[in-house]
Amino acid sequence: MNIYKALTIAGSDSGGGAGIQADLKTFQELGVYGMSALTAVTAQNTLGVQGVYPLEPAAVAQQLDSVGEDLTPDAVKTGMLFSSDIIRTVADKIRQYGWNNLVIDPVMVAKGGSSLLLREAVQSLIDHLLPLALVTTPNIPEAEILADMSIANLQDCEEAAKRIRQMGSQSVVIKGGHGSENGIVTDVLYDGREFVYMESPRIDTRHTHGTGCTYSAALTAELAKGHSAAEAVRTAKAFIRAAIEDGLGIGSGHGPTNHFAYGRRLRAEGSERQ
Ligand SMILES: Nc1ncnc2c1ncn2[C@@H]1O[C@H](COP(=O)(O)OP(=O)(O)O)[C@@H](O)[C@H]1O
Ligand SMILES: Cc1ncc(COP(=O)(O)O)c(N)n1
Repeated sequence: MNIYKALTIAGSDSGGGAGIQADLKTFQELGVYGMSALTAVTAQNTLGVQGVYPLEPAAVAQQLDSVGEDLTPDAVKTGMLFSSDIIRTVADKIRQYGWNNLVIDPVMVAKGGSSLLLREAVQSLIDHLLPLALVTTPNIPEAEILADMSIANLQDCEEAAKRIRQMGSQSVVIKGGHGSENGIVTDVLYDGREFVYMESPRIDTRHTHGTGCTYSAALTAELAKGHSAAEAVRTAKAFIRAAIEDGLGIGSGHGPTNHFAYGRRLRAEGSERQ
């Protein structure tokens, strides 16, 4: 049996809805063996972020060496990286181990407003990490910062995607969760040749904590299995749509998505057909 393996380089969310925890749950649900290198520990729940404790860059490097020298991930993703020092360390190790199947989720701010990336680190992300990416997955506010422009409609999304691609990422997906056009959420994929729009109805819920992490982890899992970026973004969209639609309703603030939902639906469809 061939085991596909994916590595997430990200922060820990004690509440379990975002960060490393969302990534590992998503890898598991999609049948991919998950590995992790922590960049920071956050004290966090559905009400917000109560504390952020970045790790020493040497601790991040050592985790990456432990994985890189032994386990050979089929795909890698980054999430919360917090500082320029951590970004440079991560970029060096990604180059050293030749991890080309790389998804960069340029996490900057948690939904409640707490900063997960120091302002001074944005340029390091652009200079050191984006040139290594197979796919970069900003949400609209992150795309505005990276592309240095405001985004009000899908034409602006296309322009921002072009600018971010010029920074070296082979493909860019601008996730549409923060936009709003007639009740439709549109993610825009640009691979340098064409724009692909992935639309779904906007689900009216406050339980969207960790949507971006979960989406980019699903994308990474599908890349690990050998699917193309165009195929992987479709599965990722279906995964996050099910996870938001079947929200768990836990916690008294912005609750997590349902990482079980996509797999449960597939299994239910399979048993109906039998
Ligand atoms: N309310 C919603 N209804 C349907 N899809 C959503 C909703 N919010 C986010 N999504 C989807 O979740 C994924 C993550 O998007 P987004 O929330 O913009 O990222 P982030 O968590 O990084 O801010 C995208 O595929 C987006 O289309
Ligand atoms: C450790 C960590 N990483 C990433 C996010 C972003 O998730 P979201 O923007 O969906 O709340 C988060 N809240 N915590």
